[in-house]
Amino acid sequence: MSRIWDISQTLGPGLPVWPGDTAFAFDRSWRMEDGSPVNVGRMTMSTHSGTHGDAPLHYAADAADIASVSLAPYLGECLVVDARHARDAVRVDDLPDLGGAARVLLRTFEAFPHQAWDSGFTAIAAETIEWLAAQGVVLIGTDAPSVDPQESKTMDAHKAVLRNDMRILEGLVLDDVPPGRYELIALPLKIAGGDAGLCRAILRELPDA
Ligand SMILES: Nc1ccccc1C(=O)C[C@H](N)C(=O)O
Ligand SMILES: [Zn+2]
Ligand SMILES: [Zn+2]
Repeated sequence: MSRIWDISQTLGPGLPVWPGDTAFAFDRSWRMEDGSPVNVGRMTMSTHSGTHGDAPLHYAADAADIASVSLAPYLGECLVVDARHARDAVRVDDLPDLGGAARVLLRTFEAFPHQAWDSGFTAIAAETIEWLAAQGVVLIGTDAPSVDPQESKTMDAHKAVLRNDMRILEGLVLDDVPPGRYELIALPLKIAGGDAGLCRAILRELPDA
């Protein structure tokens, strides 16, 4: 049985969310202890909380929602890169030879901030996105909550992703994943009109590993 790494955040009370965004909430609307034959929960959350995939609609008003995008970018071989040495943003010089990888996942946190929001996260420079696209990368993933800096108004990295029709995963948890090649499985929820989709993201050992 090939090894699996769960690279998803756990959704629960106190989940750190983008400043000012919707807090995560979960409760039970049907309870067995109240005589219901089943327990049924309900959730309130931002589309960009936890581990998620951005839809082009998030950064382009007339672009595809998450229910419309192809699933192909979210499934397949990927390269996990340790980019913890990067400073404010990941630059091309921070990256190793990609060996032709079509999906690149960047670890920027020393330890993923599960308990508190970290505004000082490492973004990805727009030039790096352009370089990755030129290398044939179709999906860029990061453990950061955004590919742009928190205070960005120009969204340069997201616009570079749009120009190159790439896909984005944000909020990955890569602390326990050694750099290297894996199979990525991270399918965003099919939300009509969704600007992002929550993912249960995993990595699976490649057969020839
Ligand atoms: N919740 C937000 C509210 C307002 C502005 C940004 C966010 C984000 O979460 C960033 C997003 N994940 C992004 O794709 O960059
Ligand atoms: Zn997002
Ligand atoms: Zn984003």
